[in-house]
Amino acid sequence: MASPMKKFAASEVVLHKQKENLYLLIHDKVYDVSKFIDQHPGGQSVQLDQGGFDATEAFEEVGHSDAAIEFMKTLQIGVLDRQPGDEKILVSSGSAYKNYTKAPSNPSQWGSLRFLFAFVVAIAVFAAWTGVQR
Ligand code: HEM
Repeated sequence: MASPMKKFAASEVVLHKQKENLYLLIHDKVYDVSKFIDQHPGGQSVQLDQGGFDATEAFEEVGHSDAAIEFMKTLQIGVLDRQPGDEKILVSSGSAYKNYTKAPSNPSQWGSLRFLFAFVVAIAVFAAWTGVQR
């Protein structure tokens, strides 16, 4: 049987919010991501933003793959020993990760780029056409 996981007080978890000493709290499980943060496909800042907070909502909203969820088991170092009033310590960190844009595959970005491209082509065609008329 697996050995019981270490129990962390919320007040201890929130102390680990520096890049080289970063704990993430997701679904009341504690993950040490200090060695992983440089390789995180979503970047460092979104994880750093969650240091000292409950990262559950952010993690879920981004929508991680089964592979990511399987991998994160290897980073778990313990569980949160929840006590009344912990919510006050682990207040939500806001929504910096919501500004994350998936570079070229973001459809809304391509939408506006396509519009710009069509606009430039239209001007070029118009300029060529008025040139032919002279
Ligand atoms: C132990 C915790 C975490 C692990 C192991 C992890 C792992 C991963 C992996 C493997 C990916 C690649 C895509 C996938 O397979 O889903 C990813 C993408 C991403 N992650 Fe995390 N992640 C963690 C926590 C977080 C947290 C707390 C945030 C905060 C919002 C976050 C934000 C993102 C973002 C924005 C992406 C990029 C999504 C995309 O471009 O499709 N991750 N993460």
